[in-house]
Amino acid sequence: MKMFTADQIRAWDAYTIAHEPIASIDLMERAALACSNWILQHLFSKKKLHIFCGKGNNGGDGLAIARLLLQEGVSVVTYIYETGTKGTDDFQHNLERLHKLTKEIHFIQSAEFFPALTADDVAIDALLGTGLNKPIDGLMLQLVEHISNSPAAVISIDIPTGMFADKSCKEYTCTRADHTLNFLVYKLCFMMQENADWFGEVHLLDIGLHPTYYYETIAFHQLIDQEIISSIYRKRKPFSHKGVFGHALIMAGSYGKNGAAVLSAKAALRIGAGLLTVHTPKCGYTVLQSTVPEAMLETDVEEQHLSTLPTDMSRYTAIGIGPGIGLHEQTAELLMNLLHTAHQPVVLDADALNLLSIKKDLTKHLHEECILTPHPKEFERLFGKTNNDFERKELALQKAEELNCVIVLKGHHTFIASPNGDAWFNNTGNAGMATAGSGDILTGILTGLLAQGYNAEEAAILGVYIHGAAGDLAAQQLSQEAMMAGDINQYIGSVFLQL
Ligand SMILES: NC(=O)C1=CN([C@@H]2O[C@H](COP(=O)(O)OP(=O)(O)OC[C@H]3O[C@@H](n4cnc5c(N)ncnc54)[C@H](O)[C@@H]3O)[C@@H](O)[C@H]2O)[C@H](O)CC1
Ligand SMILES: [K+]
Repeated sequence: MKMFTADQIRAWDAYTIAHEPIASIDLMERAALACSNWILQHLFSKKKLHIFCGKGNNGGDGLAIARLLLQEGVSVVTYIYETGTKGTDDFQHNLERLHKLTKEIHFIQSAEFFPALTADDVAIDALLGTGLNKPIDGLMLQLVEHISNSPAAVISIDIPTGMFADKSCKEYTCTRADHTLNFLVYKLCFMMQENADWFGEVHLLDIGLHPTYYYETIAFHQLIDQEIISSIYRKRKPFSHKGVFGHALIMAGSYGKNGAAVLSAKAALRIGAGLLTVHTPKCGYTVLQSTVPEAMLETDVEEQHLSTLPTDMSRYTAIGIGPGIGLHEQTAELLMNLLHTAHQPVVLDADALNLLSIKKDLTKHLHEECILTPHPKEFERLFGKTNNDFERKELALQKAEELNCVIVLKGHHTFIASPNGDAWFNNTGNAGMATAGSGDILTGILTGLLAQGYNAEEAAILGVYIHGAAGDLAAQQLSQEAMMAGDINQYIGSVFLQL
């Protein structure tokens, strides 16, 4: 699914108005109808609704929603934030229509006009939408804080007031919404962890904008959805043999951290690698051979850490290195040798990334079939501090292009940056996956997909999606609290059955 900027959404509005064609007031009516239907379906209409409107089209939406709900017999009081200026044409038009229906329209000129809001009320935030042009302050800020700090349920129309669609508002205040009714496609702001407390649960409402604009307009970001997954995932042909599905090499483990090697090895097999070899220090021999009998094992010359490359590297079609390998000097040497010699796709995770942070000149050996999978802390060690999630996303894109490799910036929502500038957000996964070993599973999944011949971009998109979807199934069955990383492996098959 394409994600559009506020400007692109405005252009989409204009395109629809011109090409459907439809009058802008009727487009607003469609938006308002979608919102009022949602409110009725989710029984918020059983409470007393307080609709707060600015004088832009977001406010116009609010006035139309008030009218539609009043016509359904819902108890509605409307408040208009008084700016002393006229509203937009569509705002004024809806104000006239609402006046014919109710006297309960109040203008807010100071804090004394703020209504008391109780737990039996619902506050609808239609103050500001994508027309926000500066952080909110003054009376608007006071009103937003009054709404957010009240015991009432809060529903923001299109976007929480005070939130910018395409840049950070981390230093500012926005409406703290329980639900955000967002039109059509996800805005960038809804992908950012720093905004999560403000937008609450985001619901996409279709308001029937013109499909031609959607298909003809290039999006800077995409949200991974079934359409994208179906375009990447390749079903198996009946007459396939295991050689067709590649030979993955997982280089992982060190004394006390051999479990990471077990988790990533199992994930590489679960995701469908034809053959798997695990290269681990001698201390990992017994645990690997007994817990992952399907994998071949090569032990390092060292007892407790990795120091040497496997004997014949040419056998492998993809390599994953990092889970539990530690930061020993000889392991750093090994990573250097690997990056100097491997022509295969390589996934670098965990301590392999931390070693890259220490020996940054190694990054020049990365290539477009490499995938880095940093979590935010590893990302910061590698590429430096950023002030907010938007900056970090941009830095990931810049570094993916500079290093000519794919960067998977883990989090909720995981962000994938391609060297060619393409970018995806992933919407699967849950807080239960913030558990030891979850990253090891992803490394195995990515390595296993690369081994089967998916390119780095495809493997990253498909792998992150499956990893999160398997985690969602694990959470549903086991709860987010009780699930463990190893459980994610158990549900990979169920995800495949749904593809
Ligand atoms: N396709 C769609 O998504 C549709 C969206 N609709 C709604 O239209 C708004 C955008 O409307 P717009 O008039 O452009 O902007 P706003 O309503 O957000 O109001 C801007 C208005 O407010 C002033 N303003 C800006 N920043 C501030 C501030 N910090 N403090 C005070 N005032 C501020 C600014 O000067 C403008 O006058 C969108 O969000 C949807 O809700 C359509 O209704 C249907 C299609
Ligand atoms: K709003």
